[in-house]
Amino acid sequence: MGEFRLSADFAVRPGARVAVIGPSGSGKSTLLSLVAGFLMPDQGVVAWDGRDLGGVAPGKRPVSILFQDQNLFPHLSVAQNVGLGVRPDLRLSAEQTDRVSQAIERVGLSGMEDRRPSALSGGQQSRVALARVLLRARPVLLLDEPFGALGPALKIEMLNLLSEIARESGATVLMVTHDPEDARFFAPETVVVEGGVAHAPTATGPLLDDPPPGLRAYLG
Ligand SMILES: Nc1ncnc2c1ncn2[C@@H]1O[C@H](COP(=O)(O)OP(=O)(O)OP(=O)(O)O)[C@@H](O)[C@H]1O
Repeated sequence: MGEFRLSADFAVRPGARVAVIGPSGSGKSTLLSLVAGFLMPDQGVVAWDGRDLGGVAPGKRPVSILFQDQNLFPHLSVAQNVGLGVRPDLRLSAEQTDRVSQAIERVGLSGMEDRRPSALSGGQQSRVALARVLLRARPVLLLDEPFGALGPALKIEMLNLLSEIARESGATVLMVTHDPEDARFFAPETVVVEGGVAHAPTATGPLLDDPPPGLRAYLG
């Protein structure tokens, strides 16, 4: 079995919104896993705010993660799933319970607090996941094809909501996507992962208008 290697040497500005694009198997999820701490680099460091995160466990990193499956717990209500963003044991104070309600209202799910995820549409489930991310309030938000299962109109709606939440919280966002239009819509900058390299972020519009050969082949 061949060994997969990925190299990366770049910095992202705090508050930046960055798309991560590249062919299947190129290492996009690997890049996110390195930032999240699920994988450790063989060489070099992953740093945030000047601090090497090498010794910091995933749960203690300044990072929230949203995957396509949204990580919702089927046996918990909307309010409980969102509450996990505040306290994993769900022992919430009155003030914390208020914050959960506010986050649910912010993503447009008021009145659905007691429903289970299975009683929600795909878009509504995405909203629950976003509300939880909102409450976690970590400075870095990693998204791996978060809205890949949604139709085009719904996806734009969720990207808009994500943009607003990122702007309000000042979060730095890295979003893996297979859809170049997502990158154009959401992210002023894009990281291309290709040929074993995660390239430094460049301006999304010009990149997609005139892609380098490796990316051109992928975009078709
Ligand atoms: N657990 C693993 N063990 C061994 N190899 C792995 C493992 N996970 C991923 N890989 C390999 O690492 C490489 C990069 O995978 P990665 O998931 O980062 O790609 P990706 O760009 O996110 O792909 P996709 O767009 O298909 O999700 C691939 O060649 C993959 O086969």
